This record gives sequence, structure tokens and C-alpha cells, in this order.
Amino acid sequence: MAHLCSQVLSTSFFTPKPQIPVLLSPGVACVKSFHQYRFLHIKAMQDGKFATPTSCDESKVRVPHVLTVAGSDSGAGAGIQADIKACAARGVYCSTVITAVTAQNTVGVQGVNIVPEDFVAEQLRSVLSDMPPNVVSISCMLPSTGIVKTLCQSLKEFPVQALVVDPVMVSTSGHTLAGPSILDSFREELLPMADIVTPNLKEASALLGGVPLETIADMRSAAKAIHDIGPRNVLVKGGDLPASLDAVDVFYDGNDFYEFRSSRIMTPNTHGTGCTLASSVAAELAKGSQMLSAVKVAKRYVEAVLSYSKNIAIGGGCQGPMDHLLKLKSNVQRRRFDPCDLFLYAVTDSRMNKKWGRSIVDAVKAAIEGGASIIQLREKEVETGDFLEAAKACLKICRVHGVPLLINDRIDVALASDADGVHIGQSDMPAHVARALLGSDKIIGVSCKTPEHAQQAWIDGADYIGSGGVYPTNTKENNKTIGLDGLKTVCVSSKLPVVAIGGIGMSNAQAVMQLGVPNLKGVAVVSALFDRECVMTETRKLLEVLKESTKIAK
Ligand SMILES: Nc1ncnc2c1ncn2[C@@H]1O[C@H](COP(=O)(O)OP(=O)(O)O)[C@@H](O)[C@H]1O
Ligand SMILES: Cc1ncc(COP(=O)(O)O)c(N)n1
Ligand SMILES: [Mg+2]
Repeated sequence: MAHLCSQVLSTSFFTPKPQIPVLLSPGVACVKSFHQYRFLHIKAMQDGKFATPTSCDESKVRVPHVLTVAGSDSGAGAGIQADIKACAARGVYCSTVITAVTAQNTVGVQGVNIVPEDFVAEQLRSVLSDMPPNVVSISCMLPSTGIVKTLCQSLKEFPVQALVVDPVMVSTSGHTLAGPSILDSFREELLPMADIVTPNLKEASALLGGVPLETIADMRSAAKAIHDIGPRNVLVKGGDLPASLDAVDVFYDGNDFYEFRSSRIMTPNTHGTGCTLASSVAAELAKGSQMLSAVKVAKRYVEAVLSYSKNIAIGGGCQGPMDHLLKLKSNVQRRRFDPCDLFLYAVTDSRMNKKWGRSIVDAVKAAIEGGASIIQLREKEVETGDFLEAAKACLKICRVHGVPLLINDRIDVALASDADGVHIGQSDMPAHVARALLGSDKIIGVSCKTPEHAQQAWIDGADYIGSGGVYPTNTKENNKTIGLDGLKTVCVSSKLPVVAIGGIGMSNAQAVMQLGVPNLKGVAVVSALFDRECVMTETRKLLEVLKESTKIAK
């Protein structure tokens, strides 16, 4: 068993993968190449440097793992907290060694308490001896020369495949996090070990003895000069480049320069961008990416998080944090499905839009203005790319008005546009498969003509049922009409809310709503809204009819 374990343990280090990032520690000053790291790692294993796992089996899966060495930020925008969140968002396990604890918020840094060197060493030993990371990321303040030395010593003892160094010296709020006394050990010991070093403008300037950096040409010269100190790659970050419309970072690998550009997000919530970038580079390297693509992906991630977080309000200061877990947040923020949303359910139709010369977006806007409570895009004749663009544009409008947007049939389009859900028929993907793909927060509606369909929809995790055709309709070929009786049978057989569909309009909506079954929540309408000259007026009129009929029913 022990033999098996050591094979499992060593796999990620011995397979001829591309380099794995490690945030650099100082003791390995003379070790630069990936192959040398691997050699040292193998030797350390042979010397019994790693703890022998007490239990393991072949079915265990190794996960990409970044060890971040950083300071704690009580405000959780930067430091260890940013690193953990970024790694989690990038799908990578993150262990931590804390070098200092700061009292910090959106106003600034109120205090710094340095962790004793021997305790930093103990944390390093605990992690490195038992759970060797793919990459070490030193994305933080290193408050003393002693800590730099401790790090280098530990990395010498437990070499890793790649080292990422973010030389945090000054916080965005202007607070000095690492004094000039450690600059020498940074330059002499840490930087030569780094696979990549990621200084911002101020840090690049400090590393080079205070040269002013004001243009992209300056950043290129700085990247080259820092490369000469010894790291294999340099990324000079231009978040603070004055008068730059774009956020431009300059990458130099010793041969070529690359400019990574993204639009500049106008937001005060930029605290922690540097930590986030470094740990994301480390995360991508841990997953096996080459350096250049790791930087590219990390930069794109930072841009997405900044953009997502640009209006969040946490704290009263002017250095707000970002929200790294944007995906989770968007799910939490989404309004839960309310059966009352089914009251006036507008279903678009591409043929009708074409006939009346309006875009899908114009049709949706008009229906919402008229009072539609939910929208379904049913666009059978539109190309996928156009459908996706239309869905995104409609979603913006729907979100402003708090109206859910569903996509007919196309789970791919619903996922890609982040629409609120789908409506599927009996011959589409089964609802339980759609649920597995879409997750628990999206709305799923299923067309049902019989109690058996309704029962299955409930088992499969649907949120509502669309039942019909109640009356004959020409928006759907060969569609069996089930009549008011068929609709009632489906309603009483199901616990799910139901929306009636098929040939419903001004003349018969009242009859449907007066069916007298409590889970019949509304009517879905196509032609009566969209095969008309003024969608908004027709929607308003239908809304009045529906309101009137609920009054009568009471
Ligand atoms: N307002 C912004 N919009 C888009 N990207 C930004 C913005 N500010 C910083 N960045 C990006 O965030 C990353 C971190 O940059 P920077 O803020 O310069 O580093 P640090 O946080 O270490 O000071 C870089 O990729 C930079 O281009
Ligand atoms: C503990 C800790 N680590 C790093 C930073 C730098 O982050 P930023 O440059 O965004 O202030 C910080 N402020 N605090
Ligand atoms: Mg910054």
C-alpha cells in the first residue's frame, strides 16, 4: 500500500506536464529551471522528506493545489482571503501560510501584526511535508528578511514545480506593507527562483531603485530589467498606469514581449486585483497551463470579476473589495420562481415578428411595457448566434423590470445567455436532464397534455406545467387540442402550477381563468399579442381581461 501511495503522490510531479506554478520562496536562489525543481522534488521524496500518508487507494483523485503564502486582510478583499476565493473560483484547492495579520478595511490598513518567523516555518512544514502543492504562490507582503529566508529554506527542502511571486510592497490604499530592508533579499534570493514575478508599477519601480514608470514603453524596459535579476518571466501590471484607457499589462519571457489588454473598468472596487491575478495565474499553472495562457486566463478572470463587482457597496472607504465568486452570487441574487409570474405569459414567435417588421427585442420590450409577467423566447427559425444575442439583449430588459426570461427548447442558449430558465416539450430533452444541466436555481417548465405527463414533470423537478392546446391554434402544427376539460384534468392531477396555452386571446381568456382550479395561474399567449400591430396595447387589454376574470372568480 505504501508503495502504491508514493506512486499516486508522485504522479503530478513526474508526468511530463508543462511547468506548474509555485509562488517562490527565497532559499532556492540557485535553482531556476523546472527540471531542476523536479529533480530536487524527486530527491526530497527519496530522502523521505514527505510524510507517508496513512491511508490511500487508487480511486483517490489528486486535485490541482496551490499553496499561497500571504498576509491576512481582515476586510477580505486582498491577501490570503482573496487568494482562497480566487482559487476556489478557478476550481483549484488552496492551502495557506500566513505571514502577517493585518487590521484592514476599505479605508486603509490600521495595523500589521507579523507572524513570528519560526511559526511561518512551522506552517510551511505542515503543508509542504504532507500535502505537496503543484504551485506555490507568494502573493503577499513578506514583512521581514527573516521570513524571506525561511521561505527560501523551506522551498529548498520541499521543492515545488513552479513559483509565482507577487512582490506586494505597498497596498492600493498607499500603506507600506514591506519595508526597503527586504528589497535586497527579494532581489537576490526570491526573484531568481521565480517562474513569474508580477509587480505593479510602484513595485517594479521600487525593485529597480525608483525609476519612474509612466508609459507602456517604460513598462517594457522595466520588465526587461527585472528579468535580468533572474525570474523566468515578468508581468509588469499597469492597473495604475496614468491616463491609460485600457488596463495594460506587459509580459516578458526573456525573448518576446506581450501586451495583455482589457478595458478599464470604472470602479472603486479594485482592492485585491494584484493578489487575485497572481493566485489565478498560480491556479491555471496548477491545472497544467503554459505560462502565457495562464496569464491570459487570469487577466480575463480579473476583468470579469471587476466588471461584475463594479457597483457592489461594502464599506465606507474608497478601496472596495471585489466579489470573486461571481457565479454563486448571480445565483443567489436571482429572484426565486413565483407561480404568480405565470399570470400573463408572453411567448414570442419569429414568423410574426418578421411579418410585422419588429425585432425580438422590440417585441419583448412592448410586451413587458404592456404588463406581461413572464417572457418565453420561442424562436424556431433564428440562427443560434442570433438567438443568443437576442436572448442576452432581452435578458437585460427583463432584469430591469424584474420579469423572468425563459428560452424555448434551447438549453444551450439558456445557459449561454444566463436566462432564467427554459420551457421544454415532451419530445425535447427530458426535464430531469435539463435540471441537471441548469442547476437548482433555474426555472423549468414542461408542456403536458395528460396527467401522466404532469406526474413525470413533477418527478423530474419542473417548476411549472404548460398545458394545452386549450383551443385550436395555428402556431403549432399537428397539435392536439385538449379543450377546457383536458386542461382541468391536468390541473387537478398535479401539484405544480399550470399555465394554459393554445389559441387563448381576448375572447376566451376569461373562460379559461374561470375554470376554478387553484393551481391554474395564468394564460400563455402568442398570436393574440404578437400577431397584432401594437403588442403593447394588446398586452394591456389582455391584462385587464385577466384581472377582471380573477375578480369575478373570487
Ligand atoms: N480598473 C481596472 N480595470 C480593468 N483591469 C484592471 C483595473 N485595475 C487593475 N486592473 C488589472 O488588475 C490586475 C492587477 O493590477 P494592478 O492593480 O496594477 O496591481 P496591484 O493590485 O498589485 O496594484 C492587472 O491585470 C491590471 O491590468
Ligand atoms: C494582507 C494584504 N495583502 C496584500 C495586499 C495588497 O492588495 P492591494 O494592492 O489591492 O491593496 C493588502 N492590501 N493586504
Ligand atoms: Mg491595485
